[in-house]
Amino acid sequence: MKIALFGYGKMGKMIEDIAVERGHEIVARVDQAGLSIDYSNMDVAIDFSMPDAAFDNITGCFRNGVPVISGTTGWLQRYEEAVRICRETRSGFIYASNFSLGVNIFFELNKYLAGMMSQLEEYKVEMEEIHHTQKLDAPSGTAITLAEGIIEQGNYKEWKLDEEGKAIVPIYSKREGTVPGTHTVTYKSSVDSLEIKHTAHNREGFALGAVVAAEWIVGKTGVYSMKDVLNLK
Ligand SMILES: NC(=O)C1=CN([C@@H]2O[C@H](COP(=O)(O)OP(=O)(O)OC[C@H]3O[C@@H](n4cnc5c(N)ncnc54)[C@H](OP(=O)(O)O)[C@@H]3O)[C@@H](O)[C@H]2O)C=CC1
Ligand SMILES: O=C(O)C1=N[C@H](C(=O)O)C[C@H](O)C1
Repeated sequence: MKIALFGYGKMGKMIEDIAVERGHEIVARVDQAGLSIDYSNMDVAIDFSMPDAAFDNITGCFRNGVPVISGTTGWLQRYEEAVRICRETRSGFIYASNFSLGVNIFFELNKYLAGMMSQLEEYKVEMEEIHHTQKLDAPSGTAITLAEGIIEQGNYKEWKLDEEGKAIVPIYSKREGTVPGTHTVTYKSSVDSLEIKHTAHNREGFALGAVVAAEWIVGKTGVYSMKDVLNLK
């Protein structure tokens, strides 16, 4: 498979290593806006760039018939617009705030737990995410997906950064050293706490998930999720 990398930083480089190990070829490395890009030779694009670059990278690929896997976070205010352009151009698209197998299982566990806890008024939820100090966005995309999974169970209306309230899922973001990504969801009552946690030990799980998603999307049109790729029920 011929893969184009949009974003050639920490993730782009790790994706390159894993893609090459799996027998793929990297045909483009795009790391700034405004470059002249030859889309004719790409089977699929993988975008791990920057919040203000992702939308143009993704939709540029759609308009040139290239399906996209995007893991860039912090650009989702334009997600629906990207989806519309994907459908209009009959392209293929997967966005995931987190491509690792472990976190995608954690997303499902979180929803299941939130469903049970929604019956118990004595517990109040809160979340914490810890990442490296170079991270541009807060809260993390993963924390937002987790919060949305809790909100869809009905007891909470919105998430907020560093803010508590009856119908609010508070998210506390910490930036420390080189931490690849740690997410904790905690339910507290006056008598105990119940906690689920995912700790990434490095970035390999994210990169492998993105390459597996790229292998999966080639030849398909439409908008999918990692749940489809991993066939999680
Ligand atoms: N979904 C997931 O599983 C994961 C998502 N992420 C997300 O992926 C993104 C990238 O993370 P990471 O690799 O750690 O970040 P880095 O900062 O290491 O890499 C981002 C790269 O994008 C480059 N860039 C700048 N402008 C553009 C542009 N217009 N088009 C393409 N590339 C550009 C930067 O170049 P320069 O430095 O020269 O500006 C940099 O090399 C982040 O949004 C992060 O949150 C990260 C890990 C997992
Ligand atoms: O910026 C990162 O590093 C990461 N970003 C993603 C996020 O915002 O959730 C995924 C992972 O946690 C690493």
